[in-house]
Amino acid sequence: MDNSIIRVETLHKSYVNGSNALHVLKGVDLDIRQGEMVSIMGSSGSGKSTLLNIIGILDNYDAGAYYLDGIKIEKMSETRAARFRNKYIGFVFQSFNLISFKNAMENVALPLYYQKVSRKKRNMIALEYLEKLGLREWAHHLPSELSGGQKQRVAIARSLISKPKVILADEPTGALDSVTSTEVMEILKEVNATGISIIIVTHENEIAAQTQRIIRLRDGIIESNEVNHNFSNEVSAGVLLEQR
Ligand SMILES: Nc1ncnc2c1ncn2[C@@H]1O[C@H](COP(=O)(O)OP(=O)(O)OP(=O)(O)O)[C@@H](O)[C@H]1O
Repeated sequence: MDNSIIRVETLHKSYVNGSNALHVLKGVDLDIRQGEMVSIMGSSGSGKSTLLNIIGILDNYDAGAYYLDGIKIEKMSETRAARFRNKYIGFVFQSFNLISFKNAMENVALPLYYQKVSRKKRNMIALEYLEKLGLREWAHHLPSELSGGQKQRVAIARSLISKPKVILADEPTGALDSVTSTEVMEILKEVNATGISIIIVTHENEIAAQTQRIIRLRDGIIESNEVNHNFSNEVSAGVLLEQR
């Protein structure tokens, strides 16, 4: 028994456009343990988002294998994929992906709507998560009334509400200034300290330097996979930790 939450074996993925096929992932092997905080780097077009989409069961692969918590993930119906995503995975995106006409509380509560939790209960739980993220007083504000950092905190609260085992973050600080980026990274480290695995796709060395392992993709294969001995997820606030 190992404690891999994500295991990817000789993964291949091509995009086919008419008679052209673009071979993007060319045999990727990756093993991420429960509780690890990992970054994936690589130049534009190296296949980072493609890999993250497959791990997030947002896309299929062509060959190889992917195991999520020991379960082989293969081509499946959208309903089944959604069930897996709901159970295991939280998503955080560069562009926040909040629904513009729903307030912060409703955005955070959304995953529970899909789990058929009553409105009253899901709003109550959403408020607890907003409280943990320091945003309780912003619960009834629309995304357009929030700063970039606040929007990303709402997105993180939304990603946490279904108690995922893994958070997939695609350039989570890409749209933020450096002070706000630091804040968001502190929160992600705090989330990681509760035992949730985090995979961050980033172009920024300073972001990758704050993760436990740095994986570099190049032309669809893993070029390097280094442990960062300076990694620490011990953060000062400890709000999320206290709640567990
Ligand atoms: N749905 C798609 N259909 C066709 N080609 C695609 C599709 N998605 C991605 N690609 C192509 O696959 C290659 C890898 O894209 P991917 O988005 O995985 O790279 P990336 O490393 O995440 O790049 P970036 O850092 O710019 O986001 C690129 O050449 C891209 O144009």
